Amino acid sequence: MARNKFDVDEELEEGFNASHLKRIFVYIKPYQKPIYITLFVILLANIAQMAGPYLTKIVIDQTIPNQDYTELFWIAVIFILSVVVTGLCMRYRIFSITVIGQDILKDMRTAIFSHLQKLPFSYFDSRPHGKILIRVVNYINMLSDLLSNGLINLISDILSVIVTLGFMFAIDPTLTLYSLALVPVLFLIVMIIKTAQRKAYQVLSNKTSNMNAYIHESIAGIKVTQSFAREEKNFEIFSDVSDAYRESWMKAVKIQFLLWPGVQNIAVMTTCLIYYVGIRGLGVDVSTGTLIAFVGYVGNFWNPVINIGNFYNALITATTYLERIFETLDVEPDIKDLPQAKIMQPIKGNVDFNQVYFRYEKGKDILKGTDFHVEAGESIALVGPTGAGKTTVINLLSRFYDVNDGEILIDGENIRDVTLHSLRSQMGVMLQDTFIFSGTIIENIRYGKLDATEEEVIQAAKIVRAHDFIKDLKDGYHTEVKERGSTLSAGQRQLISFARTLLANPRILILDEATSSIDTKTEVLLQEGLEKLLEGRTSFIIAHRISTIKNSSRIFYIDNGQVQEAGNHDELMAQKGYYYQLYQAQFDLLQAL
Ligand SMILES: Nc1ncnc2c1ncn2[C@@H]1O[C@H](COP(=O)(O)OP(=O)(O)OP(=O)(O)O)[C@@H](O)[C@H]1O
Repeated sequence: MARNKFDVDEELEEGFNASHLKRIFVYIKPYQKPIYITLFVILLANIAQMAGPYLTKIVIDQTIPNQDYTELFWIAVIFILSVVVTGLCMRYRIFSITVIGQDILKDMRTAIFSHLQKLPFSYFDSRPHGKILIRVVNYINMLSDLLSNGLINLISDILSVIVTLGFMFAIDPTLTLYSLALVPVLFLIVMIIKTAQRKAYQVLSNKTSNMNAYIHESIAGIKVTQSFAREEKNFEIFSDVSDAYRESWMKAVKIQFLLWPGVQNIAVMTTCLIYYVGIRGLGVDVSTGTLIAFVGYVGNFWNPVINIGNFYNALITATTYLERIFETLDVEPDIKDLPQAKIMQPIKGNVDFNQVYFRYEKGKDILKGTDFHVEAGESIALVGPTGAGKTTVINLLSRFYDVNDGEILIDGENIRDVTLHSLRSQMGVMLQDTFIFSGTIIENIRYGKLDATEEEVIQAAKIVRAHDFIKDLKDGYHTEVKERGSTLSAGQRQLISFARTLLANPRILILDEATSSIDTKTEVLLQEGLEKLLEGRTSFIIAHRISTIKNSSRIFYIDNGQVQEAGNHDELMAQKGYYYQLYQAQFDLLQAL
């Protein structure tokens, strides 16, 4: 997957096609019943509305010349009734359309959100998160009008056109044909601007996405920005991104608004044509009542036609958002259960990496035939230079990525052959960038084991020595923390996520720089608690501090995509190889301080 940046337009893998429209119906289908009821109400409103011009015609051509006051009274009553029915129906229609539209949008939003939860790390690596966010929030909202008013209005407008035409044909078929004379001109206008409009909206959606990505990145990196006093430069970048958005917006709107005056003019021209035909009598002999009724009907006819034109316009615009939404929904999670995947049995903890090759990007192998065997219950420390591939090893073990070649076995079972859930639910992974969610501390610790009791939470916190600082907080375990834990120190955040990892009672524990921000005194206490807990469990620990890993059963020195040295601390020290040099370097540094 090609990487994308905030100022690079995303290329569409597959453009819009008719099947996208069909797919919208998947979301509409569950709401068939309320839609049919609404349509029936709309039909009722149309018929009631259409009665107006027809009653006017009767009054002018028949009731007034005959001076029939009883008929006039009843026509007035029917007229008032038709207005009341129309009003009530319209009210129902607005309410019901809004509810149906919002329900459909909610379903789409939920579908895209739950799909995103299943996508692998590689999907999130490949684009700015702001560009993902915009699909779930903004693009779905952009469909709001189309799905709430647009779709039902379309059907209602089509019904309205049919009912109006029915009334018109019933009164005078020839005059009706004159009224339709300019419809082809409308189609022509719509067709001409269609392609330009679609392209303009595709550009607009890209520029919106770029701007969103930059805002998202800027907020996430605000502390770095301010500490480097880079606000001005960022402002310049934002101005450029924002200008590009503004330009694309102006262009798209200019094209879109070409349609409206065109349609308005055609409607006026049709009314003129009706008067002209009526006065000149071009092949038709129309009474004054018919002429007045027709002018009313022409209004009733062109309003929905204009709406249909606008719907088409909105549809073209919406397609640019739909193609992005469906593109996201169509991303196949490449890390997923095989059809014949088995349930991973309770893990004992034997781990094998057999000639594992892996790369994040083509042509740049990170692991080049990594090969090792770990016995159940061993604690393994991974050391090596920055960027050597230590995190990559544990990412592969948790199957966040799949190996390109070779295999990884746990208790002799290839991890590709078991279900992700049964595998990951038995592993406790604490990643380098600890993440704290907004909510209370207890909710954060319980994140991976929702049914854990308060006692279990406290027990886990005690083992990692987090209990002492948590109990001193204002509301103890029920203290609210902000997203990313900005009200906590880095060490406190690590202790909370440590407790979260332990609470899940994993069979294999993976700690990536889990104690890097914790003071050495707390770390020593934490190690004591951990040692008991780790008895009989396999663990992988990545740490740069030698004191953290010294007591591991074995230490793997990883470099150049392979395990270069393996053994316990004493063995490796005696070997006087890479690990020895690393130890000496840290020792010398400490001496120098
Ligand atoms: N998501 C990614 N996409 C592309 N390349 C990546 C990705 N993650 C890591 N890399 C690259 O893979 C290599 C190994 O990274 P890894 O994080 O495994 O190193 P590490 O040994 O854990 O380093 P450190 O000690 O700094 O944490 C690095 O060169 C890094 O640039």
